[in-house]
Amino acid sequence: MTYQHNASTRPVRSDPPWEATLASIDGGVVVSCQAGPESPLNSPGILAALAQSAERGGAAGFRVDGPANIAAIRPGSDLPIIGIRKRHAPGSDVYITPTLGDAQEIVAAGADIVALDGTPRPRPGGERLETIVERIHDDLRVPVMADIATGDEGLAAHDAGADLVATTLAGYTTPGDRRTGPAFDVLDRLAAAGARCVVEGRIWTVEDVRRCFDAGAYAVVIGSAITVPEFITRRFVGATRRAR
Ligand SMILES: CC(=O)N[C@H](C=O)[C@@H](O)[C@H](O)[C@H](O)COP(=O)(O)O
Repeated sequence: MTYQHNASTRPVRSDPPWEATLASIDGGVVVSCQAGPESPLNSPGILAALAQSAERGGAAGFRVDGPANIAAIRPGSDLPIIGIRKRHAPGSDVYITPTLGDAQEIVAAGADIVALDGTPRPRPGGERLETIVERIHDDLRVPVMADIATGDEGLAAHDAGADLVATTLAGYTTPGDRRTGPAFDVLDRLAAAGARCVVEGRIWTVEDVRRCFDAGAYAVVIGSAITVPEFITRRFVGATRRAR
């Protein structure tokens, strides 16, 4: 069933103190500085160097996984850090900042924005998205970016009070939802509803970025195409005769 968007359920906050933080990524390229557990780049110092390089290139902010990496990047930059904590909790498929406790840890480490799973999938401990968003606002005093997979999920997260909705999980939660590029369809739906939509996932070209902003994206987040040399190399190698 299609989600019935009902903006009147969205908590009303007049001029929240974090509007300046959100404004600083408005129209910008946020660079995701992450490295998987097996990556040779998986070290706080290396990720901090990647972030500083991205700032020199004009990044509007960073997306960073884990308190140690956030704490390593924080002293070297005043740009906003969108913090996440990837963690597989038993009995739940939710793995991007699954609990309020995870959000508290990444804000304590220096994150300016909390990104979390904004899908309706059951969360560990039975926590609810709208409650976590409310506590992050009231207790931690930072804005929330909800990572979602579909337009319906984005609208529901927006109505639950998320300040930003991001297409991060499009193509990753449903086996049949195979995607090769950015989730422009999700962006179109969320932008039309007046949500601040961040396009994240599979952005590889400047044309992708232009198309996002032409369609009303609030910001874009780019990871692999900037900070994962392994994938960048593989893409070029894939175009050689040797790769055939
Ligand atoms: C699905 C999921 O867990 N995405 C993660 C979210 O933090 C990261 O692994 C991605 O690299 C990030 O979203 C940026 O996307 P891309 O690397 O495609 O530019």
